[in-house]
Amino acid sequence: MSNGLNGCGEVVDLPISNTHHMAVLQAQDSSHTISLNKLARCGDLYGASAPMQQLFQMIGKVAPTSANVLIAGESGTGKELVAQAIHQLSREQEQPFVALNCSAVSPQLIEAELFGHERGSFTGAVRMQKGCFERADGGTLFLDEVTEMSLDMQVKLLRVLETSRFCRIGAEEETEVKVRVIAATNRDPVEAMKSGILRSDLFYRLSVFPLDLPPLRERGEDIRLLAGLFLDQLNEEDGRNRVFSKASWRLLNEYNWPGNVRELKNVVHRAYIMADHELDLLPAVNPNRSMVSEQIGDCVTVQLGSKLADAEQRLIYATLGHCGGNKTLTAEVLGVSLKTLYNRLNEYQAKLFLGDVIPHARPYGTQSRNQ
Ligand SMILES: Nc1ncnc2c1ncn2[C@@H]1O[C@H](COP(=O)(O)OP(=O)(O)OP(=O)(O)O)[C@@H](O)[C@H]1O
Repeated sequence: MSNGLNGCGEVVDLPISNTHHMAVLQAQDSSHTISLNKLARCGDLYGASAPMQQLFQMIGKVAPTSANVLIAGESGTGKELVAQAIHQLSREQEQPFVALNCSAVSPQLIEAELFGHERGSFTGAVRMQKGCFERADGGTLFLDEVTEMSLDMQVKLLRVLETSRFCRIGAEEETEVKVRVIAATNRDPVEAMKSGILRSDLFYRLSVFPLDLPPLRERGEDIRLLAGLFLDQLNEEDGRNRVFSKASWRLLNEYNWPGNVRELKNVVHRAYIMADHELDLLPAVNPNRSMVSEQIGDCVTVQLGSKLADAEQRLIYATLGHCGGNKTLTAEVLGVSLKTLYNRLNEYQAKLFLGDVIPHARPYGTQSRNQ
C-alpha cells in the first residue's frame, strides 16, 4: 500500500516493542488476540480498520498535490493529525504548518489572526504582526472548525483562496502568499452549507478533496489496537508492564466512545494513573458512579441528587447513541439547535481534559458492538 511517500498506510513498526505489546494484548483474553502486524501508520495516525486503510490511501494520494482539503469528522477523530500527515507527506514538508482553531478566536479578532495587522491599525496594535497566512507562507494552513467562522470572514477567506492575496489590517498594499489550506469541521459540511452556516462557494473551493473521518465506534478492532497502543506508550515511558483487566477489555468494544480517539486516550491515561497493575477502565469512563443513573433499554433514569448538568450530559450522550451518532437527528430529538449540541459536546470534552467527572453513558443502551 506504499505510495512512495514515506509509505503512508504501510504497516510499520510501532515506536514500542512489538513483543511487549503483543504480550500485553494477549494477556487480556486469549480469545481476543489481535495481531499488531495489521496496524498501519500514516504520520501520527494509526489504524487497521478498512475505513482507516482507505483514508491512509487517500492521504497518500492527495498529499503531494496542492489541492485544498476539507476534513469532516466528529470531534476527537483525528482531523488535525490528518492535516499534519498531509503536510508531512507533501513536497512542502520542510515549510511551516500553522494551525488555527476558528471557533477559539472571537469574531472581532479572527481577521487579525488570519491576515495580521499594521502598527497602529487599532488600539493595542503597538507593532506590525503577521497573521496565519503569512506565517504559513510556502507551507500549510490548517483551519479547524472552519464552519464556525462568520459568513463575512468566509467571504474574505474565499478571496484569498482565489487570489492568494490579502491585506493586513491597516495596510494599503496587498500581500501575496502561497499557502495550501486544509480545513476541518465537526459538522456535516453539506448540512452546514444547506443550513447557511457554510457559504456554498467556500464549500466548493475547500472541498476539492473531501475526506471523512469515521467515528471510533465504527472502526471495529481499531478501538482495542489504539487502546493497546496508548497503554504501551505509557508503559514504555514509565518502564512498567500494566495490563487491561478483562472487564476493561470487554468495555473497550461495548462503550460508544462519543469523544472518539481523544476520549479513548484520556480514559486509558486516567485508568493507567489509578492502576497498580491491571487497568480498570470503567471508573475512568465513569469516575463517580454513585452520582450516575442507570440506563435501561431506551430509558435514561437519573438518580435524585444528581446535578442538572450531569443529567443533561447523560441525556445528550444517550440520545446521541440512540440516533446512531447522527448529530443533526440528535439535536432534532432533543429540541435544540445543532450549534447548541456542538457547544455542549465541546464543553464535555473540555471537562474531560480538565479531569472533571463524566457521567457514565452507554449511549447504545443494550446494543453491543461486535468486531
Ligand atoms: N488514529 C489515531 N492514532 C493515534 N492517535 C490518534 C488517532 N486519532 C486521534 N488521535 C489522538 O486523539 C487526540 C485527538 O486528535 P485530533 O486533535 O487530531 O482530533 P480532532 O478531530 O482534530 O478533534 P477536534 O475536532 O476536537 O479538534 C489527539 O491526542 C491525537 O493524537
